[in-house]
Amino acid sequence: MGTGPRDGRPFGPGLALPRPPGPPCSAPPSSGPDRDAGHRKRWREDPSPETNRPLRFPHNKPNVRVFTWLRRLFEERSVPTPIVIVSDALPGDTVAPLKAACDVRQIDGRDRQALLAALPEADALIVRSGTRVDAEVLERATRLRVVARAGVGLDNVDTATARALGVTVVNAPDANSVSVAELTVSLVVASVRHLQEAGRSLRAGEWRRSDFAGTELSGRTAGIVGFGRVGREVARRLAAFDMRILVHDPYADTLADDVHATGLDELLAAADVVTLHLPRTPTTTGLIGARELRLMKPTAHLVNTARGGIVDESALYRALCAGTLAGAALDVFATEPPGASPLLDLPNVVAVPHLGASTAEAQLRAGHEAVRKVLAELAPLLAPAPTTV
Ligand SMILES: NC(=O)c1ccc[n+]([C@@H]2O[C@H](COP(=O)([O-])OP(=O)(O)OC[C@H]3O[C@@H](n4cnc5c(N)ncnc54)[C@H](O)[C@@H]3O)[C@@H](O)[C@H]2O)c1
Ligand SMILES: O=C(O)CC[C@@H](O)C(=O)O
Repeated sequence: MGTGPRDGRPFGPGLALPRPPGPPCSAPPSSGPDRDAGHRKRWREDPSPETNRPLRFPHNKPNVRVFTWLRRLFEERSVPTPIVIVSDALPGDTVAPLKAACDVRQIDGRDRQALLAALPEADALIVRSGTRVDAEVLERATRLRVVARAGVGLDNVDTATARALGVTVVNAPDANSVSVAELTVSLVVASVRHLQEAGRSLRAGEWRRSDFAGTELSGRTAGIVGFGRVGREVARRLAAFDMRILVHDPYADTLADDVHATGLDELLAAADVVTLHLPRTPTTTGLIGARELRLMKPTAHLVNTARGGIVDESALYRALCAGTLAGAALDVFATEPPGASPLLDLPNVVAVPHLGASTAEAQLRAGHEAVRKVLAELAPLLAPAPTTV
């Protein structure tokens, strides 16, 4: 009989189960009678298909019929059903396969007490950006096998503590790149054409056309900081506006055609639009501070759809007020929600509430990927253990 990873509770007896109905579920080899052995040694944020395919689903979607069958079977035989906490909103369609296999408990992860109360029983936790998965949360969750981030950024997950505790962390790295890139381009246009302030003014009964004259993008220079999945999508779209593309990414091994690599300072000095697409880490926090903003042209615009905290918001406010920077467009903030941030009062700031990934397509992709990876991680609890002779 296996025991729970840290609380010593049993997960249930090893069972020899008949094959499930239908073809699509291929379970991984069982770890033997102790079904937990070694599970906490595994670590991967973005597992390759070669190393992460304990379960296969048609079209990457978990198969509801197979998991419903497994769940019924385990209930009949008194095997505890794995408990999955979903602490940020996911599209209903994406959670359905999980409900078929597991006991899914939906809570509001921003409610700290509810989160801490739910965790001791959890085998898996699925979050978006609203839930802070810090050391306290991870230590409370003594049965936890996997944290799944239905999105890209892992800055709300204490990955070091998770690794130390043997909790697997997975994310959905490709799910929302296009959506974020499309929002980024929208924000670039909104900033150089003053769309948000012009709309506000119109709704207030004004008709100030000459106040909102903008600039064309064609022939100007875009500076992309961080040339990963989103940065590359943004580059293609801004190139379609006939912009020259400069890129700064010290770790990118390949660049695209018509993209010019440069140092950060050179990029800041040359670009008419600077757009950020790098993760927030201890190294990148405050990367764009007063010095960097001073390097930018007074006619330039700064767009941040990456993470708040990469830009020093006080320095940005001062630059925008002083007119040493023409405009900024922000999807992300150092603290979310940003409350009464003075940046929100400035007419040359376009601001939206972290909408980069908020499209139907991105949410479905991220939800399906998170659920698929959670089911794969929970496979030892769902799959049959071998009979011992
Ligand atoms: N607004 C949203 O809703 C939203 C959605 C998805 C992602 N994001 C954010 O966007 C970021 C980028 O996403 P992605 O999918 O392109 O990630 P990615 O990992 O594919 O690309 C990030 C790139 O940043 C580069 N980088 C790291 N440190 C750097 C530095 N100091 N200077 C320049 N480049 C640096 C990396 O080399 C990498 O190429 C994520 O980390 C996340 O925080 C936001
Ligand atoms: O959960 C969200 O909608 C935001 C996701 C986004 O910031 C990400 O990093 O994927």
